[in-house]
Parts: sequence; structure tokens; C-alpha cells
Amino acid sequence: MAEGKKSKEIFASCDFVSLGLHPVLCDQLRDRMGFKAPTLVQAEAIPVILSGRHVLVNAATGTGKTLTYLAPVIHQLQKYDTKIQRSDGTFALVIVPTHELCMQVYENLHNLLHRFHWIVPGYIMGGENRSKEKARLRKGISILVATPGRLLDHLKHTSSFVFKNLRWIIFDEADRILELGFGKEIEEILDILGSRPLLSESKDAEFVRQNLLLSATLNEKVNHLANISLDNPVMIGLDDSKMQPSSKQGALFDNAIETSAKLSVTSNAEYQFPAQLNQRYVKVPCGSRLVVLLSVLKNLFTREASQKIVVFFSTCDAVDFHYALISQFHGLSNFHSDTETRELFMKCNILRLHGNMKHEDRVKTFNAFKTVKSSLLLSTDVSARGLDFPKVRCIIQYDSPGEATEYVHRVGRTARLGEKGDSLLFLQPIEVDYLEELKKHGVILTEYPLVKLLDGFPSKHRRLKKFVSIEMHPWVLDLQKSLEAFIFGEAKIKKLAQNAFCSWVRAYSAHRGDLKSIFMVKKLHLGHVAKSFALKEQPSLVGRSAQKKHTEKRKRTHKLMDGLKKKRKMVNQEELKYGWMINGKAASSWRRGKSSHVNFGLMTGGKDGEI
Ligand SMILES: Nc1ncnc2c1ncn2[C@@H]1O[C@H](COP(=O)(O)OP(=O)(O)OP(=O)(O)O)[C@@H](O)[C@H]1O
Repeated sequence: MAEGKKSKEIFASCDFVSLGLHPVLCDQLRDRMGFKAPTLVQAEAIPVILSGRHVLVNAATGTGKTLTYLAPVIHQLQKYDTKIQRSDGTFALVIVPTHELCMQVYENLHNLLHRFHWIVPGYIMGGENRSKEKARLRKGISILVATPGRLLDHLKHTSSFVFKNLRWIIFDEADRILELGFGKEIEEILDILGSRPLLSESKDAEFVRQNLLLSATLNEKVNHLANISLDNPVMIGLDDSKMQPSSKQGALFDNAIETSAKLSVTSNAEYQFPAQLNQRYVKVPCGSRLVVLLSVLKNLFTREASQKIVVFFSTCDAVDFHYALISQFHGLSNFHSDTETRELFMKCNILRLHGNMKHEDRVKTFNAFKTVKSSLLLSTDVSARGLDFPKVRCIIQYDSPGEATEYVHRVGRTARLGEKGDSLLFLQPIEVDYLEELKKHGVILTEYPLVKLLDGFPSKHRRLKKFVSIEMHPWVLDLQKSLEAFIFGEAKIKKLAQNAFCSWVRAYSAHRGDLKSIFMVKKLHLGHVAKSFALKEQPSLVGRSAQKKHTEKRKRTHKLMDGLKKKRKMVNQEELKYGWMINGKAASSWRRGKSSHVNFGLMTGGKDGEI
């Protein structure tokens, strides 16, 4: 895209000063951060937020929503006649769904506050040391970024946490906070914060409380949060396709909509995408999925050795298996003699990220992927929301994202702020109706030329003149054989493959609502699913080994928990019968990373947790 055109579509033709922001903050934005002009959403929303109104912002991924809310808050805080002090406690609270987003917003805040040293940024989140957090809260944090669970914990148990001056509550990725099952926590947080005497002790009686909600996607879940947290909000970025007619009123600020009635966002809204994002899908028979994934990756890194790619999986187990496999697989065994030293199939730097990793490891990976020039990141949806990894070139959705909102956020990790980006969605032939589902939301994908890609790889077999099927392609046959041989000889990776197989089927069976008619477990050929994890065994064998594991676990549990014998027996019988748990009760134990299997957004019974 031409530079001029790109600027026009992303940036406004004004400067930050004209939006009403303090000149020192504007200098900071220009000189330290290199932001010459506001983005369109910043230009529209910042004046409205500065006016003190409650606001709901809906804008495409990577358009600068973080600064949209941080800049007005900093502007207002530096304006107080008497400089705010640490002992005044917290003035602004930013609530985010994940650890990684928490760190990222904190980092942005830290950079923005360089010239305002008396405004103290801080963060609290699950996985961090509680006592250290308590100590930081006791000293005082002016702008606090938090994940909901840990925030509620401190609100209830940290008496030195001062929030009597709280003026802003901001929900970044509002819909995701609710999808992760934090609805009750949010209501409790709002109750606790709302019950405090604000007016009398507030530094600025003109503003009592200003709440802001932001996301690139809005759905019905947000209606509830908006209705309990926003008072007569101004909507920015919401057009007719996203709202019920009854909830709109006349325009107040150019394209902004003012409401007094209840917010009602429709679920069939069309989403906005960066114009420069090239969105494609690839139709792959189940048993060839792994080979095609490796071939696509190999091709991408061969064409451009230094680049960043993210592959999304539906479960933590799948991430662990593919990470181990891709890090160690040496390629086509039948091309080499045993004595020959073989190179790794994928020579790139590989990282993994999911919610069951240790907190420190998550932090390490997050920072590494931010700073490296070239890497392959294998991740669950923990990376899908809000994360701003610079220069990600391609997003591969190896497992379906489920709801269209997740599709939008996953692809939103690339093509940010005018950069180029590609996305590729894997679909099995039985799943192609998903394209229609995406179309309802304005997502149109073109088909990836898979046969051309496969033909580009060498094969020891004679190339077929007339193409038969993907599964019978010589390259696919060769690579699949090598992968299976490799897994067969690597006990540890084989175990990971078996776990990944089980949790993949479980996640597949947990698609929600209408999507169940597209992603139907009964249509799956489990033998082909096993092949996609490079397993030679039929699924019944995998199932049996899983049963064996459950039986051993049950024996241990019975020894330890005599008192709960009866109840446990019932649950374990279910597990033994199906090999995995898909009932509502079992699902609740998956909350927030307690289980090694994930895909909470997709859980049957609606309870969710870590991803
Ligand atoms: N005015 C600006 N000029 C240049 N860069 C900017 C500007 N505003 C924000 N950015 C940069 O743009 C990138 C995307 O910003 P940000 O992460 O806030 O987007 P977002 O809209 O919140 O995306 P998502 O919906 O994925 O969370 C960041 O690297 C940020 O530093």
C-alpha cells in the first residue's frame, strides 16, 4: 500500500495538541514514542473521553486503542493544582483479561509517564507474588493495571489499598473479560468500588467516576457489562449493523452516538479489518493436517528466513506437542542414511505460550517474542487478545477459532497500524460451512493454493501427472511416514501426542451453539485425527492408554480421599466410559488453568478459564 494512502486510512489529519492534550504529553508522544499524529480512533475518542463522559469504543485491532484511554487519564491527572501523591492511592484502574496484556498496558503506561514522575504506574495480576503486590499497593499506585481475579483479591484483603479517589474504571478487551468467566468478579469489583464514598473525598468534584469500555469486537456479553458499568455512554465506532435500532439516539460527536436507552449490540455485527490484511483459508483433509502445517511453515521460512509467525491451537496440550515435535524433528528419514547428520526440519527459533505454563515462563516468552526479529510462536488464544507483537507477518489458525470474534482477534495480531499481514485458516473439508459463518460478519477469505505448495517440495517418488488427492500426494506420504517414524521412536513426544489427541477431541466437542452443526465430532474420523498427531495407533489404543492413566489416577485418588469415595467413583466411571470429561461438572474444574486441557472459550456448559 502506498505510504500516503496508508496514512490517510489510519491516521487523522490533526495533531495531538488539537485534541486538547497537554503539550508536555504531546511532546512525549512525538519525541519519545515517535507518534506524529493520532490514529483515527484516537482523534475521535480522546476529546470525548476528555469531556468526562462514559464511553464505549469499538475499533479494529491494532488501531491504537490503548493510547486512546491512557492519554486522557494522564492528561487529567497531571492537571491537578496540587500534584497527586502516592498516598492518594489509585485514581485509575485498567482491567484486562490476561497477564500478557496486563504487562503490555503497564509498559505503555510506563513510557507515557516518563515526564510525569509523580504519577505512579503499577500492575497486579495472577501468578505474581501477592505480598510484593501488597507492598506496592501500600506505597500507592496512581494508575493500576489489573487482571480481575487478583484485583478482587486485593480489594477484599489488602486493607492498605487506597481507592477512595478512584475516578476511572477502564475495561480493555471488555468482551474477553466476560468470556473468560469473570462476570461475577466484575460485578463484585463494581459493587466494592461503587460502595465507597467518592464525592466528599474526591480531588475534583466535577468528575465523580468515568468508565470506559474498549474492544475490537462487541457481542451480547458486552451489553450486560456496559449496562451495569456505563452511565449514559457515548458510543464510538458503532454503526447501524452493530446496534439494535431502539438503543441509538442522535449523533453527538461527529460519528459518535449518544445513548440513554440500554445498550444492545447485535451478535451478527460485521467486523472491521485492516485493509492490508490478506485473509486466506486452506482446505486440508484431517489426516494430512500436520504435514500441511509443517509444509506451509517450511515454505514461509524458506521464502523469508527472518520473520515472525504465530500459529494458534485450541489446547495447551496441542501447543506442547507441536512445540516438542517442531523443535526436534529432523525431516524426511527415508532420504538419509542413519549415519548422515541431518538438519532440523524447521531451523527457525521456536517459542510457545499458553495458560498452563509457569508465570515466569509466560513472561519470558512474551518478552522474547516482542523483541526477536524472527521466530515461530505456537500459542493458544492467550495471545489472541490485545497483544502488540511488532512486525508479525503471518497468523496461522491451525485449529478453528470457534466464534467469529476470536477469528478477528487472532488475525489482529498481524497487519497492525498499516503494516502488511497475511492470515491462513485451516479447515477440513467437512468444516467449510464455517466460511459462511464468517461471511455473516463480513469476513471473506480466498483459497490458498495448496497443491502448488505441495508440488514445490521434492519427493523420492515419481510425481503424479494427474493429481489424485492431497492424502496421496507423494510429498504428503513421505513426510507423514517420517513424522510417524519419528514419534514412534520418541516416547516422550509420543506421550505428548496422545495427550494432545485427547484434548483436541475434547475441545472439538465443546464448540458452542450454532457452531456445533459445523464442527461435529461424530463426523470426525478418529483414525485421521490420530494421524494429524503423527500417531500410528488407532484412537482406541490411545483411548486405552488414556483409560489406563485414569485408572491409576483413580487408585491414587481413592487412597488419599477416602471420604469422597462415592462421589469420585461416579465421576471416574464417566471418565472411563468416554475417555474424557465433557459434562458440565467436569468442565468447572478446568477453570483458570487448573487442568492441563484447555479451550475455555469453547467449553460445554459455558464455564471457562485459562487459555
Ligand atoms: N498515534 C500513533 N502513532 C503511531 N503509533 C501508534 C499510535 N498509537 C498507537 N500506536 C502504536 O500502534 C500499535 C497498536 O496499538 P494498540 O496495541 O493500542 O492497538 P489496539 O487497537 O489496542 O489493538 P488490539 O485491538 O489488538 O488490542 C502499538 O504498537 C502502539 O504503540
